[in-house]
Amino acid sequence: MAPVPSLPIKVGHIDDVQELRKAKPATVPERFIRDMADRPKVVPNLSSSLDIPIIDLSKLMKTDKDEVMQLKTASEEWGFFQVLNHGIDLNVVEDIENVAKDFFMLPLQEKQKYPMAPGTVQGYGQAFVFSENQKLDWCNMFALGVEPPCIRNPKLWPSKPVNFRETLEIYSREVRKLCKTLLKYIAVSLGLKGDVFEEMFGVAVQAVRMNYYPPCSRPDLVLGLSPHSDGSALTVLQQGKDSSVGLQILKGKTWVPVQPIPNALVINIGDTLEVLTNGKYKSVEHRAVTHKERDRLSIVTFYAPSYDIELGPMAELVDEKNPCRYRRYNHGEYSKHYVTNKLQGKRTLDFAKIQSKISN
Ligand SMILES: COC(=O)C(/C=C/C1=C(C)CCCC1(C)C)=C/O[C@H]1C=C(C)C(=O)O1
Ligand SMILES: O=C(O)CCC(=O)C(=O)O
Ligand SMILES: [Fe+2]
Repeated sequence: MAPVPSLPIKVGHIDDVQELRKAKPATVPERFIRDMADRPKVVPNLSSSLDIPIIDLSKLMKTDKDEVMQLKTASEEWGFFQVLNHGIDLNVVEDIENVAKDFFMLPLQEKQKYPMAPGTVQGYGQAFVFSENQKLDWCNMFALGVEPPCIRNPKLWPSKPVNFRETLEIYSREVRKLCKTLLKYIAVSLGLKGDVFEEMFGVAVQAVRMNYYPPCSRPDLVLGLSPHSDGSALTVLQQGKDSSVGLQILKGKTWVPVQPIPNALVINIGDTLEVLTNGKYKSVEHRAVTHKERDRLSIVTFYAPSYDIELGPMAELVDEKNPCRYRRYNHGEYSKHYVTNKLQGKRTLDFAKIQSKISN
């Protein structure tokens, strides 16, 4: 089942943030200004002991016990890690960044040939806007379904830049391999058979979202991307080479910035793995903030099971000490639920939570 909206949605006028930036207003339009409690604190992004864990995939692939243990700790305590030696050719990584940048730098009229219709998630625009009074993110998005072919909308695959389609195909093939490898070691780290997720997922769904955050004159008032957790099983996030720091993850009550590491990819556990592991591995809330002078690009791949599969916590991870925290559901239904609700922290996962007196 493909996730599609069923009701017409009124979202009002959505300004294109790159065009707003070009006009360089000293003030930011009201619709982008966050309520006090949601505004980001602008602090220097210094490296600290709170940096997210780093995993070396080349060590994992030798089933290095320490590295598997690091992966387990990262998935349990952070839900995020950066992966080094990920095996994707650096030219492929560079090429996707270049085509993404080239796409966002096209004239608005060209980009608007691929519009994201209100309430849908593919194309150019702002996703997850469902009402006229909803706050907007300081971000332009371009999102496409990639695999399986039935989720593609070929009309939204741009003809400019000319190498966009081919580059995305190559990149997606490589990222798909990486996701399969990571899922294998995630399974091993849980004491499960390496192929458990691959067997379970069927033909996995893969989508890519390119996020472009222009500089903003008031980074203290706006958000680049609203707090959310990802609906995927795994997410692979590539931060543009010369981008400003912008991704932040919620650790306890603190928003921790993710310092870009050259040639590393950021990986995060999505809601689907949280459910499958009965909450042992966490899908962590994150957001993006903007910068006064610098822009930022991120290229994000969502990797998830086939829409057909039924899922719930795996029996091996449920026992007396760890009672079942999520109900069983169809992943297609969850995808539909995810894409038809605004980004609101971890609230989307309430869909699956078994409400208990002990808070989850
Ligand atoms: C803007 O899009 C998203 O943020 C997004 C959507 C992904 C998708 C497409 C662009 C095409 C159709 C498939 C899919 C819904 C995956 C986020 O994806 C998350 C949400 C779910 C659920 C998921 O699996 O990844
Ligand atoms: O741009 C970023 O770093 C965050 C992107 C993100 O979280 C997403 O696209 O889901
Ligand atoms: Fe995300």
